[in-house]
Amino acid sequence: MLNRIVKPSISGVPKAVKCFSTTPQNNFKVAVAGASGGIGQPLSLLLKQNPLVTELSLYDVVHTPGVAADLSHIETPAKVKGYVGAESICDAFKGCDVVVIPAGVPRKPGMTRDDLFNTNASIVRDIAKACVEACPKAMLAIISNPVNSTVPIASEIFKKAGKYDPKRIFGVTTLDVVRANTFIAEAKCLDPLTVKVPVIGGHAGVTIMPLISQASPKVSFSESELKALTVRIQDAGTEVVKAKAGAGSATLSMAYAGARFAIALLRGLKGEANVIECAFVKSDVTEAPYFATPLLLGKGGIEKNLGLGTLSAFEQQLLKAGIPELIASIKKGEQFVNK
Ligand SMILES: NC(=O)c1ccc[n+]([C@@H]2O[C@H](COP(=O)([O-])OP(=O)(O)OC[C@H]3O[C@@H](n4cnc5c(N)ncnc54)[C@H](O)[C@@H]3O)[C@@H](O)[C@H]2O)c1
Ligand SMILES: O=C(O)C[C@H](O)C(=O)O
Repeated sequence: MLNRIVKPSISGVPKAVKCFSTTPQNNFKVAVAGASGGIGQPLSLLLKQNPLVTELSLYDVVHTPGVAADLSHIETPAKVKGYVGAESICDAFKGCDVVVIPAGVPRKPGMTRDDLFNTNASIVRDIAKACVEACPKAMLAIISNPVNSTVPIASEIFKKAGKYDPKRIFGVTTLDVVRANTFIAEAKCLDPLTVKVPVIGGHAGVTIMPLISQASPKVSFSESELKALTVRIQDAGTEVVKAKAGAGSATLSMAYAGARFAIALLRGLKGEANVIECAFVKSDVTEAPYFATPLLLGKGGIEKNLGLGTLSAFEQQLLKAGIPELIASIKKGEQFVNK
């Protein structure tokens, strides 16, 4: 397939300066919705650097022409285009393989993620409606909080339109995994790149359930250390919110985690074997109708839900403690669309 590097249209400068071939399997269009924000900008930068991305569509209600012009000067193949305002949303999403959604407001100190519901629920609903129209087969990677409710919201929008495929809608919980890997590596003096810890459940407080008993390499902690580590992973978002003192929540680590997850989706789409990431998805592994577990990703999105594995007694308690809040947040999202 032909691809073009397009330079900004400055008068007298030829537009297409080089043509080259890419295979269809390495030729993906990705959109970022909320691309001008604290997460959106560094996330877009990371995606621009990935060779699997050949078109990068930046959508926001402000500033995307500037962000797109800036990124378009980077010497990588992805063609970058900015779309600003609701009237351009379908053009932005048309033909997308993956839509990553960090649109919406972040927390300030003292707020819970659920306190963002009133603002972010309608933002995610409207973006999901545009996806139904413009790219119903795209993989959706939802970052906007509260993830435990925004994923059910997007899913209900797809159901209403008769376009729902539960294998293609994901709540991004990768940052919980990234944090668990980092904190455990720090505690055990390990290379963080070698540590892998599944984190299951949801993405808020007690619904975040790290499975340290399943860490690779195997690690052991006393009961009190295990408790302290688990609480730190559960409260890590709040740790950043407090440190930023009113200037928002995690953006750079989230951009890293969001790019890692979006690229995992592309690697799956491309047919790469053994691509595994945790994410919050429609699920029947517990009584909660959505639940994060490790997933095998493939050409159709979720190829296989890898489930809970064997939980320690401590982790069974975490599961018991987190499920009621998770079910309530899911219900709240579903009712928002179906009221
Ligand atoms: N899932 C996670 O692990 C995780 C981690 C960090 C942050 N978050 C969440 O991500 C969201 C974004 O955080 P941020 O720090 O980037 O916030 P931000 O305020 O810096 O950026 C949000 C962007 O969304 C845009 N936006 C607002 N309404 C929009 C709409 N209707 N359509 C498109 N874009 C719209 C804004 O213009 C802004 O550019 C928050 O809800 C935050 O809680 C989730
Ligand atoms: O904590 C937040 O509000 C943002 C995000 O969910 C996080 O975990 O960093």
